[in-house]
Amino acid sequence: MRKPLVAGNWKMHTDSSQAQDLASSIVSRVSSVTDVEVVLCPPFVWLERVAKLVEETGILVGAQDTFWEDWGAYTGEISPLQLSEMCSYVIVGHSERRHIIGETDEIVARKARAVARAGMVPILAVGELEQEYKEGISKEIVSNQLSAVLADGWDHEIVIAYEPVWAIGTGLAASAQYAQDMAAFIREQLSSYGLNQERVRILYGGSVNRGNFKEFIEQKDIDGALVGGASLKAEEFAELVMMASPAMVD
Ligand SMILES: O=C(CO)COP(=O)(O)O
Repeated sequence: MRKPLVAGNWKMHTDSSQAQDLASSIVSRVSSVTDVEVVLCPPFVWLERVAKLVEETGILVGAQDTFWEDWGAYTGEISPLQLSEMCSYVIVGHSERRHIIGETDEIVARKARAVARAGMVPILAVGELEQEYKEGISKEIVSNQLSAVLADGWDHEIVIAYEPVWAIGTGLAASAQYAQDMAAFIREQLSSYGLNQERVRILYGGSVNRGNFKEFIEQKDIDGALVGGASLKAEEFAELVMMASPAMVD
């Protein structure tokens, strides 16, 4: 069985004391839950602080991005090897990086490979824009985004986060049925690249909150969530973790 995973993407939020308070509050609420993998992805500058706070709690830390080279003259960039001292996961290909910063599929693929090479697990974010959704080409878009990373062969652990861009930060989550349909499609694609698709965890992301998460986590092919806004509220984030826990649902 795939272990559920609930990851909080804090994006560019929190000052140092907010980051400290948020992480401590999450630790006190969820460290007794052992059947859900909980991953906190704070901004780079608070990674070390959050990593210390969650030490020995079972909660893991992830970065929101990385550079693709290990070392060198790359002013302002952060190496996957530097991150690997404190992170277990790295988000790559988030839509805000694809569409605001202009990252291409090729860049995302390099980053994913660099994360795996450094011994961490990429959380590969994929998803279509609103216009693409309206045109009915969501599967084609997601298939291209997956292919860029996986088509040359992939033999590391990977997590896929399906985040339709139109659902991110809008309060308008996809329907659970639509998300399940896309997750099932992603699983099919994974198997076409020779991955043991039964093992790969697929998360849904986009306006997940305490009111809608239960429906998502009940879907056969959805193993958790990549949470933005609701991950900044310790109480709500902890509730999401509880909802994902098989022991607490039984
Ligand atoms: O982008 C997201 C997580 O990476 C989702 O953000 P929201 O949960 O705020 O919609």
